[in-house]
Amino acid sequence: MSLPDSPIVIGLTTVAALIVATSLTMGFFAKNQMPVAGRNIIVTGASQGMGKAVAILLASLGANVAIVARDLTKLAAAAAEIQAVMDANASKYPDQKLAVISADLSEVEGAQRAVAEAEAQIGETEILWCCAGGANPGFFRDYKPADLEWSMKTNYWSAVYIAHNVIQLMTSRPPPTQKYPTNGNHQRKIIFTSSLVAFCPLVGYSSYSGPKAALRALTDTLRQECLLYDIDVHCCCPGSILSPGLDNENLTKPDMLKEIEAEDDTPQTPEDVAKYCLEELQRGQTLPVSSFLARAARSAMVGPTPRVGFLFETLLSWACAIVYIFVRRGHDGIVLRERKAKGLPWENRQV
Ligand SMILES: NC(=O)C1=CN([C@@H]2O[C@H](COP(=O)(O)OP(=O)(O)OC[C@H]3O[C@@H](n4cnc5c(N)ncnc54)[C@H](OP(=O)(O)O)[C@@H]3O)[C@@H](O)[C@H]2O)C=CC1
Ligand SMILES: CCCCCCCCCCCCCCCC(=O)[C@@H](N)CO
Repeated sequence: MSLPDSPIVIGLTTVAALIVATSLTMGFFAKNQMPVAGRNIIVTGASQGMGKAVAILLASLGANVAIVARDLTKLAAAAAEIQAVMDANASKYPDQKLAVISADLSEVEGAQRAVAEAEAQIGETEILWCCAGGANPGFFRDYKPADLEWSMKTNYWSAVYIAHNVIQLMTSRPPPTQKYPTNGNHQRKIIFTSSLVAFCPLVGYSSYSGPKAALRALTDTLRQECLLYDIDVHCCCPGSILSPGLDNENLTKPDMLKEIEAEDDTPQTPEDVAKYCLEELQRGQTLPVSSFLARAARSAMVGPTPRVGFLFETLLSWACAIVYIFVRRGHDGIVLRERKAKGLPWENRQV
């Protein structure tokens, strides 16, 4: 019996290959794909919430950071916190730089000026992490066109204009040297911030789910195109974040949406979201999440997007296909209960 024909050898080889493939995709042997010490990083929406937590985390790890938002007072307060972290680091990272930039990123000019000012102060951009965004929950029929436009500008254009500018600049410069020899490639990154909403329908987020899903779709396309330039593209998709933005949106949030969101009994601090998203980025995850719920929702929606941990993510997606039958019934039930209680709009003359 020749070797390749032996069922035992074939069996053992298959098992060994599966273990190696799983280990590789689980990231057991993977290098850190996002070292940040000494890197120049622009963080948008960094005056509060997740963006501020991201900027503080990156500063604590030795990055040069440019923070961007509109309101100068909030920016100054965030800058003081980040500077304190950099001062505490001074012996380890003596040359750390911080730039503070006020710009409206939903305008092309604001986005371009923000990048120019950031680069003048901290150097050529190596990583752009877009966190600026926000939700104005409500009902589609009740929004004014301007409300829908606000969400598109705040969530989509505020990320797309600046990413476009940064990619044009990155690709007009010589390819990066291997400044970080342990890291192989992965020198430059664009990171968007979407939401669990991009994976799962949630009544009340009709103005928000579109732009957030658009960012996620853009990430898939841009990730592929940016293979040309050796730039990595990612999109973070966290669940609820205990931020000033969440407090604010809760003021106008429909009760039905509050009820559904209460199922996520683990809303996270901005610090935890920043930490877990960075860990996923370091493993090379294209759509980083920060909680198990968001991970489950991602697994069910991921399609052709590359995933680290192929085996587990795929098994999880099968489980979710079943779980979703009940989750969707539950959520639709909450909406139908409201309809039963209030009647159709023309019956109670709401229009
Ligand atoms: N909070 C949550 O439950 C969740 C949030 N997300 C997403 O995560 C990101 C962070 O959320 P969160 O921590 O709640 O953020 P916050 O709403 O608390 O803060 C938003 C930040 O973005 C800035 N920003 C908003 N619009 C612009 C603009 N046009 N130009 C420049 N800066 C702008 C704000 O500053 P200023 O207003 O001064 O410009 C602020 O710094 C957002 O993209 C959000 O959609 C995802 C999942 C859940
Ligand atoms: C099998 C998978 C089941 C999934 C069930 C989902 C249950 C609901 C959880 C809702 C979490 C809210 C997400 C982000 C909200 C957001 O982005 C805004 N707050 C932005 O500010």
